[in-house]
Amino acid sequence: MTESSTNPEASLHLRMTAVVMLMSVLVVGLADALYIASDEGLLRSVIRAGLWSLLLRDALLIAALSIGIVIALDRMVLQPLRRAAARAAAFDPTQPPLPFTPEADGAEPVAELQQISQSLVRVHRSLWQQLRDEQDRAAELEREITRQRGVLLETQQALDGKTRELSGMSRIDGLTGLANRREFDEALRREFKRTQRERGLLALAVLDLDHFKAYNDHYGGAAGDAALARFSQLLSIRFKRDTDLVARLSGAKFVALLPGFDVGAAQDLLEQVRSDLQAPQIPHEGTGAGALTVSIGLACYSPFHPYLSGQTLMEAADEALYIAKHAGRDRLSLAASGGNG
Ligand SMILES: Nc1nc2c(ncn2[C@@H]2O[C@H](COP(=O)(O)OP(=O)(O)OP(=O)(O)O)[C@@H](O)[C@H]2O)c(=O)[nH]1
Repeated sequence: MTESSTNPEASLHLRMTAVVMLMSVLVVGLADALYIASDEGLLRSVIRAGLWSLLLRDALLIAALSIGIVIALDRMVLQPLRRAAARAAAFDPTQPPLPFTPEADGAEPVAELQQISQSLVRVHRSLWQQLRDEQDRAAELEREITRQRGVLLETQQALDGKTRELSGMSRIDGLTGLANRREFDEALRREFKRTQRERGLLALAVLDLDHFKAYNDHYGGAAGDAALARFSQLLSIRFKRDTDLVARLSGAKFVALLPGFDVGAAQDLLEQVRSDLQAPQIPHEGTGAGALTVSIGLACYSPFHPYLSGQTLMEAADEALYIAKHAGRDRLSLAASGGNG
């Protein structure tokens, strides 16, 4: 690889000089030929003086002409072109633009190149301004997002608080309108303590509709819902004292908490509920009775048959219900005795 091929600037100069020299040779040669041919006397004197002196003079003329043209072209075109190219190469819209400055060496650039350089500076300035505007907008958006995130977080926390509050407040069973398990658990604790303290009576009955799955399967879920609501009404009609509490525990399982009831009174009332169903209040073709029936487990607290806690009273009623179910359903079963014997 030659030096000129590795140095593009030198190669350009070399080629430019060659072209200029070739053109000069052509121009000077043509001018000489025309000049000599126009005058026969001149032609003779040239032949006399010898061709060599003419060629020497032409060579000197060509060399001087070529050097002059190359220097002029380099200063007027090549150098400004190189500076414009360097500016274009260094063009970076993410960096602030530098003001347009004429060349420090006082060289007079070609007007078109000067215009290109000025246009480049203008484009740079405009792009730089757009970039600054976009950056400002992005920063503003980021601040807005941070603010909105804060608002969202606060809303979420408020919502969580409300949800907790609401679930704490929810004490009603949505389907039947009766008290739910949470309300019943609190009432049982409260009433049991009061009964213990006052050495009073407290009856607790657990009621479970029989074969309710079959009822659902036969009549459908909506009819099942309606049956649960109807049974709830029957319970509310029978247990209507201020102190009575009827709740839905789950599925088809209900509970009645009856302060002041002894075994006999509770039993009578619960048997009425059972016969209400047999009326039939809620027909059920799938059973022998032709209606929905209920099994009941009853446990009663009294000073003579005390239980240790509301929970043990509940367990006793549950156990009695289990016995009623296994004894054939549609019946009431009484818990054997108090929890502490
Ligand atoms: N329609 C309706 N069905 C419910 C609801 N909640 C629970 N169930 C259904 O009630 C049925 C309760 O069945 P279980 O008490 O387990 O059994 P069962 O068929 O009643 O039989 P036994 O209790 O042994 O007599 C299940 O099939 C539940 O899917 C409800 O809100 N609506």
